Amino acid sequence: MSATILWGKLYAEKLKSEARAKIIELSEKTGIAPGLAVIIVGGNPASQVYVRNKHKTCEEMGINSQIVALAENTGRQELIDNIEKLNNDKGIHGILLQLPLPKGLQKYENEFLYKISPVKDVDGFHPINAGRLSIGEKCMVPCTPLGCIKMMELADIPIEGKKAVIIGRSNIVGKPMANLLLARNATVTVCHSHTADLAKIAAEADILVAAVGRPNFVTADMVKSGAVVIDVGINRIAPKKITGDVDFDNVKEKAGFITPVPGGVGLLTIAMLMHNTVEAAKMQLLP
Ligand SMILES: Nc1nc(=O)c2c([nH]1)NC[C@@H]1CN(c3ccc(C(=O)N[C@@H](CCC(=O)O)C(=O)O)cc3)C=[N+]21
Ligand SMILES: [Mg+2]
Repeated sequence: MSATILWGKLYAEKLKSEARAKIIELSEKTGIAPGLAVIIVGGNPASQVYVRNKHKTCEEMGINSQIVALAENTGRQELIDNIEKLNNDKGIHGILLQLPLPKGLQKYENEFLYKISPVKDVDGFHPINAGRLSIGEKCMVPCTPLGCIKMMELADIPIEGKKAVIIGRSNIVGKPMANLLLARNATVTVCHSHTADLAKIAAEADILVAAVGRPNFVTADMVKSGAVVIDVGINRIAPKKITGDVDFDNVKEKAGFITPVPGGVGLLTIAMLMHNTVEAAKMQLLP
């Protein structure tokens, strides 16, 4: 039997309309709209598309969007100054530093990310937010893993007691995903490049999350019949064509649920950025 395809658009629309309702409520209470600043350094074409999409979505939502476009050769201190200016800007409630940074700045990436005020950290990358997530405290949660969880919840996919296997241990996806699944009482295994018998472990998963960054990494033999397969991969195979980490055509014949790429969890990522921006604004504006 063929898997149910979890189309992101449907879920993203629902989550954006929830955020929109909160924006209306906030503006009735305070007269203020949430503000999101996205900093983009240099001319990475994929980043430019993402930033434009975020800006468009903000406009649809009634979020004030400010794009701070800095030159490829921006210096370390200049970027820090820009972050600090936004930290102190009362009209800005969320700050996102678009990654990847240009080569010359990459070695300072964590320094920049940690300069963003934790209350404005809509990516959830600040150690305060990562730490709070790991101990189950209220915090800003990274948008991609949060979107995956919201999608499963909206699709009525049970998590409690399930075996979840995550392939990938990044701070952006793998680790926060593990914490979110653990908090929902899944039994979580995190696999990575040093994992022995990865295919065997993956094949035991009720919920399999692929966040590897390699096209067709997850093949049908690595998937249990009826499993939920969440594909977080974004692999650019042509200037305007992306594909995930899962061999979709074959895996969809075996899985119970599967997310496509494009059209899957990527759309939820943007919806969750809107959600986090609204939550950040509420934290900063409401007593
Ligand atoms: N500080 C930071 N935070 C991020 O959250 C962040 C980032 N940097 N750098 C790049 C990645 C990537 N990312 C995506 C957002 C939306 C889609 C998305 O909307 N995807 C659609 C369309 C994709 C397409 O066709 O190109 C889809 O999957 O259907 C994908 C990927 C956020 N990122
Ligand atoms: Mg394929």
